[in-house]
Amino acid sequence: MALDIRTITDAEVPDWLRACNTGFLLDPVISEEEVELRRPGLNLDRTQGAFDDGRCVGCFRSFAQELTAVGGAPVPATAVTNVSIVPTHRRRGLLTEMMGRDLRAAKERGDAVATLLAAEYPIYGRYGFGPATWTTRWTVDIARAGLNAGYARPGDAPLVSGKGRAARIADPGGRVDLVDAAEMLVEGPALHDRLRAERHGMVSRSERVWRLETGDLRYPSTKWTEPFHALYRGPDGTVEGLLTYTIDQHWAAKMPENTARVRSLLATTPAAESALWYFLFSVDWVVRVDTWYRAPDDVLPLLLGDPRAAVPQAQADWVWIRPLDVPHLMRARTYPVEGSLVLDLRDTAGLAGGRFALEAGPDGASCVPTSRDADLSMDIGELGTLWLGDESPTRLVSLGRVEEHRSGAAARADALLRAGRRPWCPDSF
Ligand SMILES: CC(=O)SCCNC(=O)CCNC(=O)[C@H](O)C(C)(C)COP(=O)(O)OP(=O)(O)OC[C@H]1O[C@@H](n2cnc3c(N)ncnc32)[C@H](O)[C@@H]1OP(=O)(O)O
Repeated sequence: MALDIRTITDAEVPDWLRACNTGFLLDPVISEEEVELRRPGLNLDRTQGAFDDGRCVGCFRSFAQELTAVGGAPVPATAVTNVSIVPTHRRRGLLTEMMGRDLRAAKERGDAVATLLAAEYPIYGRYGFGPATWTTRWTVDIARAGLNAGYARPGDAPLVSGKGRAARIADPGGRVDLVDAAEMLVEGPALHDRLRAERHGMVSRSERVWRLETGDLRYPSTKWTEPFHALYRGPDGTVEGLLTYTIDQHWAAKMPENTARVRSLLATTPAAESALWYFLFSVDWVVRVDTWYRAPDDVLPLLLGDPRAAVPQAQADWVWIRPLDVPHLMRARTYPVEGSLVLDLRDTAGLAGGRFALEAGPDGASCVPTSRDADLSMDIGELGTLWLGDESPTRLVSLGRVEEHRSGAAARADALLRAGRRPWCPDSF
C-alpha cells in the first residue's frame, strides 16, 4: 500500500507521538496523561504524519515564530521541529515530501523564512537551509578563573588584581535576588522579549515553553529537577537579567566539588550579565560551571581573570535558516554602511530564487527583483547563512560556495552584511 502523507487528526495524536518518540529513540510507549499534556502544543493544521496501512511512520510539524533580524526587527518565520521517521521507513523520501509541503504552505502564508535546529549537519542543506548561528558551551574551572574569593560582598572587586586584562564594567548599584519559579514565569517572558528586540538571531518563545522551563508544565516522561532562579534588577528596579541553574551535588574526601549547570542566563545590560556570572561563581561549594549553549562571542571568558579557565566543550551550528521571501528579509535588517549589491539566488524548489538588487545603508534598504548583471551568485541556503551576519561572503567565495562576478563585490558584501556582535539564539525548539 502506498504511504499516505497528510496532516493528522486529533484521534491520531497518540499514534503520531509514538512514531515521533520512536524516531528519536525515546520511549515508544506514551501514557494517556502525557498525550493529553502534549496535545495542546500541536497545531494540527501544521502537524504532518506519514501513514503506512493506517499506522504512523513519519512525523513533521511547524509552528509560527518570530526571528530577530540584524538591527532588532522581527520577521515572520515558520519553525520546523519534530522531524522523525521510524527506522523501517527511512530513505524513502518521507522527509523530502513533508518538508516540501510545509515550505510551500509557509511561502503562501507569507512567512519570510523557515528555521530549524538540525539534529545532524548533513540533513537540511538540500532543502535550502544554511547554518546561520553558532554556539559555544564552556566549562569554567572557578579556582583557575582568577577571581577574588570575597567578591560576593557588595563593593568587592570580582577579579584578583594583576590577572590579565580585566573587564571594567561599572557597577551601577543593582542587585541579584533568588526568586521562585512563579516570579520567573512573570518576569522572564518580558525580559526575553526585551532582549530579542535587540539581539539578532533570537526567536520568540511561547508561553507554553516558559511553563515547561519553569516546571509549571511537566511531562511525566521527563525527569524534572527544580532549579534555582535569580533575577538581576538595576538601580531603578527594572529586571535586566535572569539566571536559572541546577547543581550536581558531589563531595570528595570531605571537600565540595559541585557543578552548577546553567539552564539559562539572559541579560539586557553588561552590568546584569557580569553580575549574574559573578554571582554564580561566588556560590560556596560550587567549583565548576557548565555554561550551557552561549553565543560564540559571549563575553564570559573575558569576565575572568584567566579566560583559559573557560574551556570550550562544544562548538557547533545552531539555528539553520531557509529564506522564503528575499526582499522582505533584506529590507528587515539594518546595514552599517551605504552600498549596493545584485544577488543572483538559485532555488531549485522555486520558492525564493531570482535576481535581486539591494540598495542599503544605515537609513534603510530596498531590495527588488532586477535584470541587472549579478555581483554575486549563490544557492539560496548560502543567503540563509549570510543573512544574520555571521559568515563572511569573502570566505564563502574562497570555498567556492559563492561566485563573485565583479571584483570587490565580496568585500562590499562583507562590509554590508556583517554585524558587530555575532547572532545568538538561546532557545532550543
Ligand atoms: C528539525 C528536527 O526535527 S531535526 C531531527 C531530525 N530527526 C532525526 O535525526 C531522527 C532520526 N532520523 C530520521 O528520523 C530520518 O533519518 C530523517 C528525518 C533525518 C530523514 O528522513 P528520511 O525520510 O529518511 O529522509 P529522505 O528519505 O527524505 O532523505 C532525503 C535525502 O536526505 C538524505 N538524508 C536523510 N537523513 C540523513 C542523515 N541523517 N544524514 C545524511 N543524509 C541524510 C538522504 O540520504 C536523502 O538523500 P538523497 O536525496 O541524496 O537521496
